[in-house]
Amino acid sequence: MSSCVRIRDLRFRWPGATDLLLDIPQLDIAAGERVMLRGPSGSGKSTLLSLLAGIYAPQQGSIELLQQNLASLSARQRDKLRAHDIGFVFQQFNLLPYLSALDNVLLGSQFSRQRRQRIADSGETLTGAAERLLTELGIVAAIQQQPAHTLSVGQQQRVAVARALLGKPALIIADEPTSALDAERRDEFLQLLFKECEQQQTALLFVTHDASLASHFSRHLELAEINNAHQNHTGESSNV
Ligand SMILES: Nc1ncnc2c1ncn2[C@@H]1O[C@H](COP(=O)(O)OP(=O)(O)OP(=O)(O)O)[C@@H](O)[C@H]1O
Repeated sequence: MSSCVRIRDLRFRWPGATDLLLDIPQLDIAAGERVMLRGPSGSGKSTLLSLLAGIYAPQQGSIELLQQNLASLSARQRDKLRAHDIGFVFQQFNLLPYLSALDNVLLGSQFSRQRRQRIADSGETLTGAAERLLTELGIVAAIQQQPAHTLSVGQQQRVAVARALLGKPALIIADEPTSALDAERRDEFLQLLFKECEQQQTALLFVTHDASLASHFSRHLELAEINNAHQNHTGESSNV
């Protein structure tokens, strides 16, 4: 199976910090794989995601996304790769409150010609693809037209997922997107997210504090187990 993410000998410290935050000899995510990454608060999960997205650069080591070494790309090329091939779903869904749910999803493809091209290649229109994703995620037509700020948290979360998925990026990075949901709605949401990722062969890197989610994933990583950097917090291991 082809590689989506390949990290080798990554070392990162924040400017001014004395200690390394991350020292990761190896991390691979294959195309279409579903990986959960867990670690305590402050252990460096969000930092790792920012490195993967090419927002920061490690002091040592290599990060490849779709066989492209981020360090060998210009800032502009990294921005493009991110826009084309990574969809983000954050804890705060970053929807524009007065735009409709549908327009929020369409925004996801505005900055990427490749995403628009992939939709065209699959024989759909941009709006048609956005409407289909929203419908599959349980956002019916009437709600698709409502401004995002009038939607429930669970609905906003699904809109954020549709926006991330539109145009078939290779990787979805999800950072604690289920923290506001109760267990039942969380499981239902995960099943929808998995189904959509599987349909379009999108890999998923899902960051959470919640060890009980591990059984849903094809692979479960503890940051402390892949990170050799000395950590001050306890980094208690998973109890699953
Ligand atoms: N922009 C920054 N500049 C300097 N230090 C930072 C910056 N962002 C994060 N850090 C530090 O890096 C460490 C890891 O932070 P990070 O946000 O990656 O952890 P996390 O595992 O995602 O935590 P949480 O689960 O609480 O979101 C923390 O000690 C934090 O203070």
